[in-house]
Amino acid sequence: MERLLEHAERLGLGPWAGELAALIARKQRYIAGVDAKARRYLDTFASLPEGAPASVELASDRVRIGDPGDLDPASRETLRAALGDYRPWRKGPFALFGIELDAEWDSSLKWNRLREHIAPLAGRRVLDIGSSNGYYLFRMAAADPALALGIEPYLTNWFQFRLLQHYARVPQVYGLPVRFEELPDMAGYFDTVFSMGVLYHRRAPLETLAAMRRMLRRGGELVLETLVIPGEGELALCPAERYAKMNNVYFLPSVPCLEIWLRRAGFTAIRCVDVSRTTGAEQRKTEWVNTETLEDFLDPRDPEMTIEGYPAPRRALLIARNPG
Ligand SMILES: Nc1ncnc2c1ncn2[C@@H]1O[C@H](C[S@+](CC[C@H]([NH3+])C(=O)[O-])CC(=O)[O-])[C@@H](O)[C@H]1O
Repeated sequence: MERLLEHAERLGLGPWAGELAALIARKQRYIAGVDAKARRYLDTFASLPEGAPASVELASDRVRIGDPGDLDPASRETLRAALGDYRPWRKGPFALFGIELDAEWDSSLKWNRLREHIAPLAGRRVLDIGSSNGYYLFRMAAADPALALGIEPYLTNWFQFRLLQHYARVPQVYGLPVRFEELPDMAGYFDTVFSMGVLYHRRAPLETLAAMRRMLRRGGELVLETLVIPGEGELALCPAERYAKMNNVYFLPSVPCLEIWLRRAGFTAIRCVDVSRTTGAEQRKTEWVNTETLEDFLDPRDPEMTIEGYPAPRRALLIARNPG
């Protein structure tokens, strides 16, 4: 976290450095003091073995940090226990000093669906909202952005990121354990904003889209991925209680409805580049996941429906521009 402030000048964060410093100090106090799970995570972090990877490979589907030979066997076992303490691993896959972390989601599939469609990230300032353990931040870093900043409020995910970056030390990559709403108003700062898997968690999606647009410079790009419903009607589903057992899902639009939301939030050049049904190849249980997964969320008699009777998860990927 502090690294971001150390580099504030180079990163052009000057106008927001004070607010970011206050936010970071607040989060540090919270993590160290209030939250029992976070204190355990801190203890686990302190137990991590020393080690420096001889090489890091960010451009492959499995992000590889070091090789088995970079760490002695006893240290590898200590590391494996730490990784176990930080379960569930939702996003991946990673290989950390030869330990293969097959996460619940094979996130390479989404990255490969979008990579050809986005503006090249070289030299850009990128914000990833809901960055989880940073899988996409690491993949972005392979394209040499000026900055890849992830924000992820859920501490288990953020500690996973912290652990991975502790070893990977990718210079452009930073992560803060904060919600989007907590970030200072960094109007016009970012060249690309990623919002993947987050919009359906928002109660006021149009306002969230407008807030994302504010963060973009004129001509900047939004990469939006969210759950959608099938059909051409300009309609959105609002689940009565839960959707796929999640109690924090508010709106699932059709693709035409999502395009209208983007237009009404001020975006132009709106393109839907992919719609995919989520399958068991993309989201499944692995040894690093100690919770339910996709197959538990679907109707056992009809996999086209969720357990609540809604259309099964499908996700659309849209790209849009901030005209300024
Ligand atoms: N207000 C918020 N601000 C920032 N993050 C949030 C907020 N609310 C929830 N999150 C975080 O957004 C992430 C949503 S997962 C997508 C991960 C990745 N992007 C992916 O596309 O695989 C959902 C999925 O599995 O698709 C979680 O890590 C939340 O903690």
